[in-house]
Amino acid sequence: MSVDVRTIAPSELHDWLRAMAVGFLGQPEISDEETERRRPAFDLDRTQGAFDGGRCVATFRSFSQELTVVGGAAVSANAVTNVTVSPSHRRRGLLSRMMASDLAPAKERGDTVATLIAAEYPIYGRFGFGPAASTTTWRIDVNRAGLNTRGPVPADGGRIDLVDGAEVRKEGPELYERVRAQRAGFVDRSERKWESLTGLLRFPSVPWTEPYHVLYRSPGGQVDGLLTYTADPKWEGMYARCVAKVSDLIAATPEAERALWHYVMSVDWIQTVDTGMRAPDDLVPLFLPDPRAARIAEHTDLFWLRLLDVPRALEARTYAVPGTLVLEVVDRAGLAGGRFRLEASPQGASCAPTTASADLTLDVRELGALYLGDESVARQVALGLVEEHRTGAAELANALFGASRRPWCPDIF
Ligand SMILES: CC(=O)SCCNC(=O)CCNC(=O)[C@H](O)C(C)(C)COP(=O)(O)OP(=O)(O)OC[C@H]1O[C@@H](n2cnc3c(N)ncnc32)[C@H](O)[C@@H]1OP(=O)(O)O
Repeated sequence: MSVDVRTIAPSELHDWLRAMAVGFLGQPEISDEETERRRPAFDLDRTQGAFDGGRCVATFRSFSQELTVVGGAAVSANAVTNVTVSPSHRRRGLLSRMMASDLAPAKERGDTVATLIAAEYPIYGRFGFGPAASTTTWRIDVNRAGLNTRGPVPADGGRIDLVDGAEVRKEGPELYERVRAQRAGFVDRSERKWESLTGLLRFPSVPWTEPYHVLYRSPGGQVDGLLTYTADPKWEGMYARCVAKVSDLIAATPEAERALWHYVMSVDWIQTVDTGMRAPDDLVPLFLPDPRAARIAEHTDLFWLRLLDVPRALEARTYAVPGTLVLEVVDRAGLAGGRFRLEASPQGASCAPTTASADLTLDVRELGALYLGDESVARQVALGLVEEHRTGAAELANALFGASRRPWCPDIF
């Protein structure tokens, strides 16, 4: 019997959620209450399932997202999520079918890029996605850091307040909007996201630990930073070995960032701070008198991006230097390929199809990896992933696509 891939009806959401739980090795018993709590997040026109004899065996959905690009503008993204194929039906092309059925309408809608958080590296390159922003987690030995924990925190005249979830939902969104315009890779946060970060929106199948929330206010009284962490109260006899795990730290200024890191490292009994997944160029190690106290626990690709509209994407971002490049973009899915002339400058860029000879040839996947400034064209050329037709073109592309700070997506979606 053939497997039917299609969008789901409202009555099929419960079975679809069960199938997703199976694919993610989760708890497959989903209550009706959970189904109804999850329902508002779903656009059923963009929610696909694969059905074999009436049983849902694969899941896939997308939603509209805004992605900040280099220079601070936001582009429309087709965010892909909840991708699973039941173990009984893997490697039969179900993901490939669902991906094709999702990306074609996204292109038609006019989305500039598609985005996702990749569970595993080898899955998405074949669909034209490239690893566009990575993440680093540090474990900080607080005793070694050399901070003066007896001084006032923060030291700059600002103030720190422990607050509840309601206050985070009130103050967090405006702060986040300011922060997301500052860094390529940030995506918009919905009201539901804030509700779920603060525990107002919970699901029976997902365990919840109430975290501590902290706001930093500048000396002028502006909320410039938010920290969320949990504490693991470990003791060895009478020796505290407690660990603070940061799940969110966003800051609009370096002063707020420094104050919040210093705060969490000054909490009595906390011996270790697990930073959670941060930008790879995060300032946190350098806020410490001894940066070696912050050891990298993990560094990994996380946020993947696929261009759907090359001219619109390349015109949306800024470039550090002026320059002109002709790019031959290969896209075997037939969505975004072609030859394009990019005329870039710090003031803005234009990009349009051209018949001029190409300076560089690259797959749309490699352009996805370059787009937010986290990959080097020189590396791609060395790996044989980019072909250089004019001497100096790769160097120019490096200078053009590079960014002053590395991109970072703080959210899992
Ligand atoms: C955005 C997110 O939601 S990320 C979460 C992704 N989901 C998971 O990791 C959950 C567990 N895994 C799964 O559910 C499935 O294995 C999936 C969704 C990753 C893949 O689904 P499938 O239907 O098996 O993929 P499909 O058959 O279309 O594979 C297409 C190609 O990708 C390859 N491929 C797919 N998944 C993987 C993988 N995890 N590792 C290596 N290769 C893979 C296949 O071998 C196949 O290659 P081929 O064309 O050369 O034969």
